[in-house]
Amino acid sequence: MGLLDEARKLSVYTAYNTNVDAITFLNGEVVQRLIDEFGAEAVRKRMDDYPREINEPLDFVARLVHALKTGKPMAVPLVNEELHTWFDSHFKYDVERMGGQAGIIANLLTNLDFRRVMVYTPHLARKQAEMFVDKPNLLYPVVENGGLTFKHPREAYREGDPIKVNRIFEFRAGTTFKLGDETITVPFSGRFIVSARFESIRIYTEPELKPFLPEIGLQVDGAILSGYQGIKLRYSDGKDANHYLREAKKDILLLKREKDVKVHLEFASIQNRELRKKVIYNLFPLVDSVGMDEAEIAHVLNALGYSKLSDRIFTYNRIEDTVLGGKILIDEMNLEVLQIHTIYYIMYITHSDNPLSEDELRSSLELATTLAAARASLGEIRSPEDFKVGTSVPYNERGEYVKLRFEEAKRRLRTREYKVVIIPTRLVKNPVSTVGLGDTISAGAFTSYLAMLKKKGEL
Ligand SMILES: Nc1ncnc2c1ncn2[C@@H]1O[C@H](COP(=O)(O)OP(=O)(O)O)[C@@H](O)[C@H]1O
Ligand SMILES: O=P(O)(O)OC[C@H]1O[C@](O)(CO)[C@@H](O)[C@@H]1O
Ligand SMILES: [Mg+2]
Repeated sequence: MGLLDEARKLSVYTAYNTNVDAITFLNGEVVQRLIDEFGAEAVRKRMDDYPREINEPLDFVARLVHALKTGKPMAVPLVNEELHTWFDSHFKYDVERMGGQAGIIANLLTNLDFRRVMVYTPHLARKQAEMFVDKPNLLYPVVENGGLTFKHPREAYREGDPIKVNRIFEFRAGTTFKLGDETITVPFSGRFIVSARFESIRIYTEPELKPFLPEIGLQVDGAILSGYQGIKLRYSDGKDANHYLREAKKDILLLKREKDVKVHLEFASIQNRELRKKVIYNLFPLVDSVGMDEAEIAHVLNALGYSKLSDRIFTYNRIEDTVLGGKILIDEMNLEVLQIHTIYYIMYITHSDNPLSEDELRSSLELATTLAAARASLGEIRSPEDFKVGTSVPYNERGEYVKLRFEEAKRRLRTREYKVVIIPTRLVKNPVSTVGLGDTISAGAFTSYLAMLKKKGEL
């Protein structure tokens, strides 16, 4: 508990994306009905087309079946607003919850009693504001009488702001259904996200707040930024991805202007390769830390041109390939630390001159997986005491295998210029839900990483 106590003394800024997660728990019958509605042949053909955004229901069914078949966590943009009625007519939502990396991480750190958690999101409708936990250490920056002040998000909402609803389809290992004469069994539990990508939702810091980012940077120990995957290549008002990425770069430089505050970028899947490349090349070189899951690192490497390595990681998820890919990423993007989370293990890669020892890095990962296991067990972390629930979740059954494969990989790969640390995950057999577990891992990892840097006078 010591390290979590250290981390909780920190103040953190997190931005940009929040949304309402409308969660449906899938079972075989529901999936079968979807396939039968369109016919297996049509579904299979659309799967081969591999639509990168959802324009019509068949795009959704095809990408969902593909995700279920691989058991990989996926997110696909929904670009046709009319489909809300189709989704509402086909699914009932078991639960509506805070969504978006910034929203999930803000609530998590607030519930862990971090000293101060500042959350900024450009759209703050009343319904969204009320999904933030009602605690005094959660602050939303507002500009009043030309000065920066803070309010609880529930006091700062704006009537008329758009509400963004993402549909989350939780799936569980073992679910079976038939695609024509093929019987499919879902290999791993996870989630499929239908991400609303509508004109009205933008990722930016509102102009009146922007000049105060250096002041915010001075007041926090670290910043966790995410949501860039929600930027569209172009908008009907003439703005485009380059406009928003130029502004996003300015935000990071403004946060760092008065103090080199550490910035973590939580990555999420970006289907469009052009946008994925823009986000990587524009933002990764400006941040200190990046977090992503095993599907996302494969897509990132693909965007960087390492298609064979990317395919190997996506297909086999072998540790030495992930380590190799991580080394490339940390080198080419000049990151201080890269954290990869996968179903069976989580990993840090840093340069060998990182101030933290491998043991310290390992303790940060241990805190991260324990936090995720607590959230997977409870559905939500409501207090620091909930952390203990995670400590009673056993490591996954491949834990020893993971360690063995890691030792082999270290011998095979030149890792002298790096610190590479891997630990098996504490995996909850029947998680309440899996959406947001990667956000939880990254928030736990990054804040405990900062706490140890601070203790060493390196922050
Ligand atoms: N049942 C589970 N119990 C504990 N940890 C889990 C479980 N399922 C997934 N995880 C962890 O959560 C991570 C999911 O990360 P990610 O796909 O980024 O989720 P999200 O983006 O929704 O937060 C996995 O890589 C794994 O480390
Ligand atoms: O990419 P978007 O639309 O911001 O959505 C982010 C999605 O990722 C999550 O934050 C999980 O990481 C979900 O809660 C949310 O639906
Ligand atoms: Mg994630």
